Amino acid sequence: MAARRSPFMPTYLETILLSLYPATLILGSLFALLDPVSRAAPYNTATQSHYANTAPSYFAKKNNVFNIFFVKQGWAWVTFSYLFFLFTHPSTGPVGSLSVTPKRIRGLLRYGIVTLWWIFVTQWFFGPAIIDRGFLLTGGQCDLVELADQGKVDMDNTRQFVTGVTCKAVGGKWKGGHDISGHVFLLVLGSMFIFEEVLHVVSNSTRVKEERTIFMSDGAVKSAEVEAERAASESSGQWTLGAKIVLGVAALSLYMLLMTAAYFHTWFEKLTGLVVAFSGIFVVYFLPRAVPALRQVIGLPGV
Ligand SMILES: CCCCCCCCCCCCCCCC(=O)SCCNC(=O)CCNC(=O)[C@H](O)C(C)(C)COP(=O)(O)OP(=O)(O)OC[C@H]1O[C@@H](n2cnc3c(N)ncnc32)[C@H](O)[C@@H]1OP(=O)(O)O
Repeated sequence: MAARRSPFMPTYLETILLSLYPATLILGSLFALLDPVSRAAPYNTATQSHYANTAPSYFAKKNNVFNIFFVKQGWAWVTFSYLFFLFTHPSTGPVGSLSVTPKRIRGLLRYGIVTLWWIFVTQWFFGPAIIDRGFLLTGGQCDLVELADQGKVDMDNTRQFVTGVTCKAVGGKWKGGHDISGHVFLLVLGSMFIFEEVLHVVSNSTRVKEERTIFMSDGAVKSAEVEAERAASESSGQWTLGAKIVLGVAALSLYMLLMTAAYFHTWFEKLTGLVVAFSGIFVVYFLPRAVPALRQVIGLPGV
């Protein structure tokens, strides 16, 4: 009998998904390099974006509606669509009832950890968020020179603006350091979280049989199915409205990732956004396959 795959290794569908992200970033970045319209449009290297009045596409403008109502509120979209999926899918509990089953609790815990990672990286991390701390640690700061020249602000106050948001709010320029792409981070984390949660619906409703492997407490490697309840795996493949909506949110995230890759940020900013997002996904969806104690608390989707 062939040896089982290591629990740390992605399944077939996961491999496709994981490669989709770097492929999207490369495709978008190559488009920016090769598209004559984008090349001809002036680019502001300080803000890593095109100027609104000469932007090469609607999606190259910061105020496009998809950016303002979707990405800038991205976690709210992920939250509501996931909760709707979790509380209406038959594999997690009775349909049409908001009863809190062990599977729903474990789904909420996985969502909670991924959300905590989003909060730490983009909103707050015992003070400034990780993105802002990284920016300051790599030599960045809030540049208030122009405002100081106009006598509107005292340059000695520079250090008090320790987040990109507060700096931009007073009219300063957030420059000099490495700015992990918040858009890439959010779009990858949110959509990969959704795909990991819904993958069992896809694999149980099609012929693509996915085998996630896990380490048992005695060290043996087995299929995750050994811990699944039979009734649950049968209902797992149902395409509910919640499953379609949540996948729609993930699909739009992928499209916005492509637009972000084409019109914003440096290669390195995109790469760090991707790596930081993947690290959160690894802890919630891959580590539990190898650590039975963690698996007992947060579970595996669909099991
Ligand atoms: C066991 C454990 C239990 C744990 C238990 C605890 C659990 C704890 C649960 C609590 C429960 C909470 C529940 C949450 C409930 C909600 O869901 S509230 C959520 C509502 N809020 C959100 O969703 C906010 C989401 N947004 C964000 O996080 C940030 O805005 C983002 C998306 C990361 C982006 O940040 P950003 O500053 O725009 O950064 P970046 O990508 O670097 O972009 C730089 C510039 O390029 C522009 N740009 C980049 N790409 C693009 C593009 N594609 N198009 C246009 N412009 C672009 C940006 O607009 C930006 O321009 P400026 O605005 O600075 O001028």
